[in-house]
Formats: sequence, structure tokens, C-alpha cells
Amino acid sequence: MSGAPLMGRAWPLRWDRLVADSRFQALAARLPFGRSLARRDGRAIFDILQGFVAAQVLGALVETGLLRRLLAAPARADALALAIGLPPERVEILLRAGVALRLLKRRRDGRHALARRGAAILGVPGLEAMIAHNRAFYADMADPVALLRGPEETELSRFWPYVLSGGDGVGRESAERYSDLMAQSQVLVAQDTLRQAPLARLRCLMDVGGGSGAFLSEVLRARPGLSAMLVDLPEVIPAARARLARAGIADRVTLCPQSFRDGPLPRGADAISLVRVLYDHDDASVRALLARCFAALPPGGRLIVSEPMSGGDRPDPATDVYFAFYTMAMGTGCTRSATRISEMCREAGFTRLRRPRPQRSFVTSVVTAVKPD
Ligand SMILES: C[S@@+](CC[C@H](N)C(=O)[O-])C[C@H]1O[C@@H](n2cnc3c(N)ncnc32)[C@H](O)[C@@H]1O
Repeated sequence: MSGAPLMGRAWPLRWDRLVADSRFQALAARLPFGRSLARRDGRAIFDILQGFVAAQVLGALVETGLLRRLLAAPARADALALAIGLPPERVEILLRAGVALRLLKRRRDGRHALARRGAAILGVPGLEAMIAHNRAFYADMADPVALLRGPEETELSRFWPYVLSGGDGVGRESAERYSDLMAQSQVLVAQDTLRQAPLARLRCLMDVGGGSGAFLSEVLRARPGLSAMLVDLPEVIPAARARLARAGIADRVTLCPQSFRDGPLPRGADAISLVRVLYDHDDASVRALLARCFAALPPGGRLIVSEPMSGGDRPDPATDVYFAFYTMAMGTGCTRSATRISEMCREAGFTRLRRPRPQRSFVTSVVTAVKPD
């Protein structure tokens, strides 16, 4: 760039080339409007650049249990360092970073306490477990170009064993581990799903890939007249049986241990939900699953897809960054837009596609469809 004249370029003007020219930046910095724009851009670029470090600071606050300790009582850095067995001068740095990120605050008496945001993390069901499990994702993101090059066995694909095995023999222990993680974060997903897809006039809902039944527990609590079926891998079913029994709704749910890849889905439900299921799988598997859902529903039966979705033509700052790379690191899935999911539902035969505006795209988005009469 440096040898080229700043003005007198060939038309059309390329804004990106102009802004990428260090002499343009120097000129802009001398003008009031240009100066504030340059500062804002600089700040935003720095925020992107330090995002990984900020996320790891949050990870450390969760992993060391500092957030929980500060919820119990405000404390000084040296007392906290002693309690968690780390050098005091390093804990001081961690706490200062937590204050800078507005997760913590430092009181006049020198003790640290939770700030509102730090307290909110503890108030969101499952968020601490989500933050802790990001360790596997961040390990994969440590070499993003290798990830983009793919396909490699990743930490995340090991965390979600059905991804590598296609559902065969995931092992009861790992099924329990991932089902528990999903269950913990289900409350928010269920709330947003039910707001966007009210389940009025339904008799029986079949939750396919329903995990340990956390979604059905929320739904059945809200809808006393509803019965349900839960389809998931045989290794997951014992956790579902236990959760549904604890919730006192075991008699309202039929458990169906089966892979949705093997044979038809059970009939009898007038609606099917797929909550955080499609984004785990490639297009061929999703097409086959949607065709099975279509076959299992009666005419007029409803399909509800709920998961974080790409912004499509207007990339979403949450789903097109975090979830797009997360599903890439899992290995088989991808973050699809509501438009793409609707197209796939239409290909399977569904009509009356609806895509309500998501309330929190980082929690979930919803697509609903109907099997024609
Ligand atoms: C990301 S979890 C979502 C669980 C639950 N729907 C939720 O939102 O909490 C995906 C679920 O799909 C299930 N699953 C994956 N492959 C499957 C298969 N081939 N057949 C049936 N279930 C499967 C997993 O066992 C897991 O419970």
C-alpha cells in the first residue's frame, strides 16, 4: 500500500483499501469525526482480540470456585488465595481482571464481592457447567486454522461421543455426563421455545433426542393435560427415567430407547420436538430424520425445531461466531439458519413454516411446521 497515492485512485473507491492505508488512518486521527471513529474501531478490534483471554478469566473464576466463594461472603485476595491454594499475587491479578470485566467489584475495605453480572452467572441454570465445559472447545480453538482445515478428531467430538459413533455404543457414563450438561441449560431453552411455539391443543408431544427429559419436564409442568414420548439412545434412557420420576411425571411419558437412525420413529404423537438436535448432524442425517418425523406424524401434526440458528444473510454475532465454530469442532454438525431449516422441512413434506423472531438468539431460535392434511 505504502507507495500508492492516497488520492487519485481508480474508481470505484474501495473503502476497505482506503481505511487499511496507514496514511489514511493518520489523516483521520487529525479530524474530530475521524478521531472518534478510529478510537471506536480501535476499541472494538481490541475487544475481539482480547475475547479469548477474557473468556479464560471467566473460566478461571468459575473453575477455582471464586464466584461461589464471593457469593458466600466478600473476601480479601490473600484469604481467597489461601482458600483456593494459588499464589496471592496471581489471585490479585485474576481478581483485578474480574473487576475490569465487571464480574466482580472491589470494596472500599479492600474485600472483593460479586458485581451484578458475576452474580447473574450464578443465577442462570447450567451456565457454570457450560463455562467449565468450554475448556474442550477452547482447546480446539487454540489452533483455528487446523480446525478450519479439518477433519481431525477434536476434544469436542470426544465430549459428544454420538458424533463419532453415529449413536452406537456411546457408553452410559458419557451419556450421563453430556445429558446432565444439556439438562442444566434446558430451563432457558424450554422457556424461549414455549414462548415462540405455544403447545396449545396438543394431546401428545414426542421429544426426539430428548436427552434426560429436561425439556419434557418443563413442558409437562406447564401443560398438565399433555402426555409425552421421549426418544433417545438406550444409554440415555436411565437418566431420563430417573429425572421424570423425580419430577413426578414418569406416568405421563413413554420412554423409547432407540436411535433415530434405525427404523421408523414411534407413532402416536400429534407433535414432535427436536430441541438442540439438528445442529449436531450433517445434512444427510437431518434430511433422514425430518423424513422420519414426517412419517410418524398424523395429518395436521406439528413439528417444532428449537436450537441456536445462524443469522443467514445477516450473520448473528452470537450464533455465527460461537455456535458456528462449536458445531464445526464437534465434527459432524453445523449451525443452520432458520431459512435453511425451513427449506429442509419443506423438502421433507412439511408446510405452514413459521420462524418467530428469536428472543435470545444465543439461547435458541424456533422453526415450526405442519404436516399437511
Ligand atoms: C445436544 S443433545 C440435546 C438434548 C436435549 N434435546 C436438550 O436440548 O437438552 C442431543 C441429544 O440427541 C441424542 N442423540 C444423538 N444421536 C442420536 C440418535 N442417533 N438417536 C437418538 N438420539 C440421539 C443425544 O443422546 C442427546 O441426548
